[in-house]
Amino acid sequence: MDEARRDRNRAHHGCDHVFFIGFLGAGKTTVARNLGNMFHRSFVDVDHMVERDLHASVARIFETRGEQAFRVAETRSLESLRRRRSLLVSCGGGIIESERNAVLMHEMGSVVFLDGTLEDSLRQIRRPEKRPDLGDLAHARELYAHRRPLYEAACDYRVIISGKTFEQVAYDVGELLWERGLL
Ligand SMILES: Nc1ncnc2c1ncn2[C@@H]1O[C@H](COP(=O)(O)OP(=O)(O)OP(=O)(O)O)[C@@H](O)[C@H]1O
Ligand SMILES: O=C(O)C1=C[C@@H](O)[C@@H](O)[C@H](O)C1
Ligand SMILES: [Mg+2]
Repeated sequence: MDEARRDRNRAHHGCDHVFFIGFLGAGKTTVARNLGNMFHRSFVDVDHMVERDLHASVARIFETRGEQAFRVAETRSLESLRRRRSLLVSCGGGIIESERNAVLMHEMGSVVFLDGTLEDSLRQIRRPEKRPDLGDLAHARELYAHRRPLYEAACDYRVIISGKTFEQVAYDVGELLWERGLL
């Protein structure tokens, strides 16, 4: 085994987090919170970590400092999870825009992709004004088409969310992780 791979495995065993990725509004935050409550596992949300770090809402950070500043803080938040153990981690929809983030997640644990259509996301998002980067429908479609292969490439497991309630998704993900000894 080469050195990089040995290091990756060692870090993975120590951290053991489960990361939830997927398009905006797929239900990452809700599922991590539901599973955390069901299985008594601590959960954190990377968007909330960034908000605490920069003392502003995601929308405000985008507005005043720009997306790049948000992305830098997002990676910093992810890196800080090396010091923690066995968390359920809901990520922002754009976490896979950076290759470094994908590497970090794999070093620290397993990655679950909540896979739905763009329509699933748009239906679920209650307050679109809080999603500054979604834009109009044409932009949302472009973003979705660009990102879907990135989510697929970055994940260890994929769970279809279409046609399911948030509770069903939590149940399906819980079963999958439980069977693999990850919960
Ligand atoms: N049980 C529920 N029933 C119906 N709608 C819900 C439920 N739980 C959450 N929602 C709504 O679904 C939307 C998406 O949920 P959530 O915030 O968990 O998605 P997300 O993938 O974390 O989104 P983001 O990428 O923006 O962080 C939210 O706008 C929320 O208001
Ligand atoms: O899809 C995205 O690029 C984002 C999704 C949100 O969760 C936030 O992380 C932020 O609004 C960026
Ligand atoms: Mg979220």
